[in-house]
Amino acid sequence: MTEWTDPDTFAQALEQVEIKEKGNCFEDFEEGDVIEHDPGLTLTQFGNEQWMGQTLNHDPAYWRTDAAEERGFDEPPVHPDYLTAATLGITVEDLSEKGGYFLGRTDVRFPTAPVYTGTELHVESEVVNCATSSSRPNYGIVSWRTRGKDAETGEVLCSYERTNMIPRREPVATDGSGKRTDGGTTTAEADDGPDLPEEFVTPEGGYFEDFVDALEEAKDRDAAVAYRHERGRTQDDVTVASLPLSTLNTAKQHHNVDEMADSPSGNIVTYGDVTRSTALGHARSDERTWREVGFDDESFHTFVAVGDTVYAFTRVIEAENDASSDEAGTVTFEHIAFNQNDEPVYSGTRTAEIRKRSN
Ligand SMILES: C/C(=C\C(=O)SCCNC(=O)CCNC(=O)[C@H](O)C(C)(C)COP(=O)(O)OP(=O)(O)OC[C@H]1O[C@@H](n2cnc3c(N)ncnc32)[C@H](O)[C@@H]1OP(=O)(O)O)C(=O)O
Repeated sequence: MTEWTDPDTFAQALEQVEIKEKGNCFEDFEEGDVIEHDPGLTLTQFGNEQWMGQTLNHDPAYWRTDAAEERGFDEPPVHPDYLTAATLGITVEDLSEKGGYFLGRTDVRFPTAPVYTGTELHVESEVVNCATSSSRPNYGIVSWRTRGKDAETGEVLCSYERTNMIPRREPVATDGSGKRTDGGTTTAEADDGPDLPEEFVTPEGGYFEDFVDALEEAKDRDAAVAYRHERGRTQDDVTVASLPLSTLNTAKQHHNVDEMADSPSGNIVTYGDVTRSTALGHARSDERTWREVGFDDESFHTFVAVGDTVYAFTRVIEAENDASSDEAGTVTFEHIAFNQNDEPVYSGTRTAEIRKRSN
């Protein structure tokens, strides 16, 4: 009789059997395909608070009923970062579980806000672009438009376009040009040397007027409104493995040390949405956020792993008096997350309504 658990026998069996594969390769995606994602997730208070607590998003309006009501919410709502991460997490099994890199995302919007805990999320994605990678023969580059909906009403709660590198079943010849088509810079272009303004202006406080004043001070001078935030968050098992799994994100990059040992990072890496939410948490701790409006041009520049520390840098781009409430104005920021070696790991623009000083 076969002794299946005899180590030699078992090792040979493992060599000979087929693997029941998970996930899809580049060749499985075709522009126009619509994928209804099977996993669903109820946006719970526990999930929301766990996400916000671990990423240092401590805005009281998302934690305390009195602070929520004061900001015009019925109760503490689901945080937009948790909603975004959960919308993406649910898609990973179908879109990117095979591996590859989360490169970037744009047009992140929240058409129905606020969202309250207890809402069940149903997510669908449409393949909008499949491109050959000119630098990596083993990968293609796929973009999807994803919509996270209220499963009961069908209302879109979160929507965005995301781009990943996705492994090919068969490598293809590439032109090796490494030329980007998304407006980003290649390494060669970035090597021209720093081209920074002479002065940096820091807003005095976190109210809308402080950003307006700082932009006014920088105007007509060789100056930028830019500053760094003091807080940092070192990545641990909770942020790297637990948070993505809590959003049903099955990417092996975050929880399978064995598989990742031979990857470029050599280890499991932080979910892009954790890195980004942590940096945004640092930035929000230095401002009086009223509402989140949206995010564009998000890019993940390099890996973050257990032991790395995520810091944040902010540049203020513009401020407009218009907002959904008279109590706020609208500010556009560029946020850059960076690690303990001062390397950028994430960048993106964020539009948020920022509270005005009361008269
Ligand atoms: C969710 C989820 C997974 C995760 O969350 S993984 C964690 C978050 N993501 C990362 O940690 C990736 C960090 N990025 C990197 O390590 C490097 O960018 C990477 C992927 C190793 C590539 O770096 P390279 O310097 O080798 O290459 P390039 O910068 O030239 O880019 C390679 C090709 O990709 C194209 N590309 C880059 N960024 C974008 C973008 N934002 N949008 C569109 N395309 C982009 C670039 O143009 C290059 O194209 P080629 O045709 O020249 O190959 C999950 O599983 O979903």
